[in-house]
Amino acid sequence: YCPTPTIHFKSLRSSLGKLTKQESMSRPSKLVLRMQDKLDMFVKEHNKLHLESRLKYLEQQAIDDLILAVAKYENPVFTTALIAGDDVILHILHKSGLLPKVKIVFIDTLHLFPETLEFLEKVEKFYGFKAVIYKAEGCETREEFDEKYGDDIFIEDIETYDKVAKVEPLLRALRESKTKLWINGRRRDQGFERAALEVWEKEKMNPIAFWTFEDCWKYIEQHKVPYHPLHDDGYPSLGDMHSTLRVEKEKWFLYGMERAGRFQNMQNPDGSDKTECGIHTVR
Ligand SMILES: Nc1ncnc2c1ncn2[C@@H]1O[C@H](COP(=O)(O)OS(=O)(=O)O)[C@@H](OP(=O)(O)O)[C@H]1O
Repeated sequence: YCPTPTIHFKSLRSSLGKLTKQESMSRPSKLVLRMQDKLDMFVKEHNKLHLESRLKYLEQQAIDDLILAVAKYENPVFTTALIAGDDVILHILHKSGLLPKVKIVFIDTLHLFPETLEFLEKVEKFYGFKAVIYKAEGCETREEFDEKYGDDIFIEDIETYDKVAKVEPLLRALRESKTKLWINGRRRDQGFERAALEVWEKEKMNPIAFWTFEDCWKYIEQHKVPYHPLHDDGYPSLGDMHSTLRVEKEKWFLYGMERAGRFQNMQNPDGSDKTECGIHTVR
């Protein structure tokens, strides 16, 4: 969908005009230096065009798949953690007129950054929707959660924490929605666990599976998509306060680094490093 440019030596040479004798005698020749400049300009322009057509193609693919999702499945649900990729999906749902046909679910783990809930209100107003919020069974506030499970359960027993704060509310959300299709924003470039992800999975779909993290940010920039304010504070991904760290900006777009700040110092029961809470494997 985006051809490689062919830069002909002759046309490049002729676009430079005549060189003086002195210029063509100098070492390295002025001709070579000017051709290098011209080539750099061509490459820059080509990259811009390539990115534009790539984003158009990716956007169209996501729209087509979401249209199919809404046509084929009753009560589709989009669960959003309000991170960059999710912002892209919200924007595309809105742009394609599909937003009213999809139930937007947000899980308030009661351990989130306060900015996350403020941002939820902001996007709700911006796009004109209301997310359905789910929390741990029987808990409305952090105090109620701490009383029921202990205030350091996420340190003492991360498996139980994930189950009660994330997995159970998500299962409840899907069950109550009577849905056969769960839309989410997972992508191949988020790490090896997701490297073979497809757009369509059994009862799940990942409309931006083939987008890179950089594509998401270029798209956000190009379409002025609202995004979580803490991304500007150094967090490429956001979840609970206790499992989210900043990552140096230079590393954000390296393979798998988007999630490098998540679940630091947390381990699975088998001793391996924790990189996911398991919320996406509930189905
Ligand atoms: N708080 C909250 N509310 C609603 N939905 C949520 C939430 N956290 C995670 N999710 C959904 O689960 C998808 C996978 O999440 P993750 O494995 O990245 O979660 S976690 O990082 O392990 O916490 C995740 O994928 P994305 O859409 O890419 O965010 C969401 O669809």
